[in-house]
Amino acid sequence: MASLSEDPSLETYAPEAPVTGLRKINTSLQDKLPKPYMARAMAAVDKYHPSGTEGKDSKGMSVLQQHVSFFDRNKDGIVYPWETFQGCRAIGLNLFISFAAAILINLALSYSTLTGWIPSPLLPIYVKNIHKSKHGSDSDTYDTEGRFEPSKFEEIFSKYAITNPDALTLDELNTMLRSNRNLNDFMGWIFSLSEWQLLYYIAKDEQGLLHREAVRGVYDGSLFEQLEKKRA
Ligand code: HEM
Ligand SMILES: [Ca+2]
Repeated sequence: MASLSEDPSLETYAPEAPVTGLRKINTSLQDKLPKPYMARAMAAVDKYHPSGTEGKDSKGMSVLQQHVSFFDRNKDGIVYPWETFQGCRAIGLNLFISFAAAILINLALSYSTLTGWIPSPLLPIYVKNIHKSKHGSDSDTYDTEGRFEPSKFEEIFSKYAITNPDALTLDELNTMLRSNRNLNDFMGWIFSLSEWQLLYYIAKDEQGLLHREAVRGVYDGSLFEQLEKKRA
């Protein structure tokens, strides 16, 4: 492993921790993207899109809120299970998967987004509080407040996209999921697995590759909008 610089404090590889050599960090992201360490509140930026998705109106929402807002079909700030279902249908998922996704997602996420402590049988997900639904064992690309962390997004590819620098094979995706697991975080493992498998299912290309652009697009929800347009 070549040394990054004469200064060992800038090294990203520790010989005694071989995993740091296997899973690489992009050490020059700042050459292509200003302030890559700074989480962006409203734009899913990367080195190819330093201003985020062209033409996308954030409507003042965080990147995580934009991800979820696609499913708020009537834009009243609440995602009910039937809206999750309609959103899933709109991006081309079949009846069975859409039904299962609607029940499971709203069951899993509703409660933590409510303002009070009484659960609602209608399983509403409040877009305003969606950051409270964050779980562990994820990529950390959304920060705790629902912003988008460009350096974390970049790590998905610098660490795991070995065969093609801007896409993940199914094997590489599974390696990432295994690697992201936090200790004993069984719920987080299941959530992450479901999110990424679903993404792979809707966005892989003919060769089975999950492209960087599809992944970036899922974060700000623009992928969902594209899939809906393509079907219409
Ligand atoms: C086809 C539909 C969907 C797909 C493919 C999908 C995919 C994803 C992916 C890939 C992530 C990023 C996880 C990571 O960074 O490791 C994510 C995060 C998240 N999604 Fe979705 N999602 C979908 C629908 C929804 C819906 C309907 C909601 C709620 C209404 C939702 C709420 C969230 C939340 C709260 C997070 C943040 C979780 C975290 O990273 O801790 N998603 N989703
Ligand atoms: Ca709604």
